[in-house]
Amino acid sequence: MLMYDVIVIGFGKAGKTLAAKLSSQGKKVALIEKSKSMYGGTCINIACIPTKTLIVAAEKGLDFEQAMNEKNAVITRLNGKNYATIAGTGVDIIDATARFLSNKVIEIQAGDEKEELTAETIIINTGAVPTILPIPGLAESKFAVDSTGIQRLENLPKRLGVLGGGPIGLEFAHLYNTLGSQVTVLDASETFLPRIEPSIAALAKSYLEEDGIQFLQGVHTQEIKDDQNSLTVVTDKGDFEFDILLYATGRKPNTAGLGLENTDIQVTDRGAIQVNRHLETSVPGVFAVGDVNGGPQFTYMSLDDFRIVFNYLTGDGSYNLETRRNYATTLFIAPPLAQVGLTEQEARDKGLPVAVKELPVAAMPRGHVNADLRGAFKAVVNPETKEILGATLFGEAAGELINLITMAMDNKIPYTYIAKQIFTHPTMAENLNDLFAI
Ligand SMILES: Cc1cc2nc3c(=O)[nH]c(=O)nc-3n(C[C@H](O)[C@H](O)[C@H](O)COP(=O)(O)OP(=O)(O)OC[C@H]3O[C@@H](n4cnc5c(N)ncnc54)[C@H](O)[C@@H]3O)c2cc1C
Ligand SMILES: NC(=O)c1ccc[n+]([C@@H]2O[C@H](COP(=O)([O-])OP(=O)(O)OC[C@H]3O[C@@H](n4cnc5c(N)ncnc54)[C@H](O)[C@@H]3O)[C@@H](O)[C@H]2O)c1
Repeated sequence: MLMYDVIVIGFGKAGKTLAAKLSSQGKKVALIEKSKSMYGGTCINIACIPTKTLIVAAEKGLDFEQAMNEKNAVITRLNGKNYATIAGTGVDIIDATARFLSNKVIEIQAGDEKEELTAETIIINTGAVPTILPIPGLAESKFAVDSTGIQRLENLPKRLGVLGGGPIGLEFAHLYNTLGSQVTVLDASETFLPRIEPSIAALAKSYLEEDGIQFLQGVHTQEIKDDQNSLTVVTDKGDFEFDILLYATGRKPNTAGLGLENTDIQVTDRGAIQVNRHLETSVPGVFAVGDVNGGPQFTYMSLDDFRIVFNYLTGDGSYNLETRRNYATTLFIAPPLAQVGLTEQEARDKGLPVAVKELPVAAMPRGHVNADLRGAFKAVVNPETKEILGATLFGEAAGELINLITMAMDNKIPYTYIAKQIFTHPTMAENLNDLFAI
């Protein structure tokens, strides 16, 4: 049995950061990753980085093949860099699949070879996998792909169907529409982007439609039927024929094959590994970080999970899920759509005093400089305490600017300060003066 101080299962954001930090503090650390093509984790290889590289390439006017080549070059570079950086801190990177034999014993398997490892501290960072809904014909279809499959297509589909109107569905809809596919989004939700400010969600939908994407909301898919070179999606709103169908109906914590049944680690009703506020599982010394613990599925939340576990293992545990503050989201369509905190309705539902302001990008000097007048910013504030309750930014640079607002919210900077802050000109940021002049 190989003895370690710390074993990390999975090369995700939290796991690799913990591995590197603890190793550089003198701990003997093993990081087990089942696939060399996943060094650096999901984000680097099959998620955030390749998808945003593809979107930027398509928006620059590159064609399908050029965009794919650009994406492949970026992931090859970052995959290698991730391996070298983590290995350089002294972590033993083990190419194998891990599973628990008991609370603190891990079996690793590579081909026919098996070995056992043990450590007092074990970090589970195995991510999430696409949900395959039990729609007859979906799992068997030759033309239905998930978010990884659609990044590996060899040809641009003429007609792309997208099942699901969440971030994965919408970002790929925008990408493939920009590359030249005819895109149709079939979303089960009656409401487009139900968690976004309704006025801004409506604007976003109208732009995507102007760009040529077709949307059907409240669709119930009954069956997928493969034809010779295409597939038909049978729904309660009619039949749709596509060359390729992307299914993007959510991602579930990846616990299959981990051998949790051999341990006392508890799993929630929704299949996530149950954790306390320090992200420790029901087995002391075993932690679950990133998508596998059922928290918000973003790379930056996995990084924040690292901060929580690191603070618990090496500090006083004062930073934990209960002291975590605000986090924003950005949907990478054109223009990008970013949100933090509460929407107007959510703030009213909480019974808070509410004042709001909405500012169109057409009223922003930088919008004219950019020759892109699409979008609007909306702020929700408490006029009594002067706190910012939430903001939705839809426009160029929204994904950057939202982080300023998160910083203000975390530090309780009153919106009246931002209304008078000195900003550089002409920038998108300067419009926060007007936005917060409420
Ligand atoms: C298409 C797409 C686009 C996205 N875009 C964004 C975005 O723009 N911004 C953002 O913040 N988030 C985005 N996300 C979400 C983000 O990718 C995830 O939240 C994040 O990568 C989760 O990281 P993690 O730390 O949970 O682990 P992961 O990075 O998922 O790592 C888990 C690792 O564990 C390995 N593994 C699994 N089981 C085993 C085992 N038994 N033994 C050994 N190794 C194992 C896997 O191979 C994998 O490398 C996107 C997701 C997708 C799918
Ligand atoms: N820019 C980003 O930060 C980014 C980008 C991509 C993914 N992500 C992360 O990945 C997660 C997973 O993304 P996702 O889009 O797969 O999941 P999601 O859960 O966010 O959205 C799923 C969508 O599928 C729809 N749906 C459910 N069942 C359906 C059915 N039977 N037919 C048609 N539609 C159906 C839902 O209405 C919803 O619109 C996100 O929640 C996010 O955390 C983040």
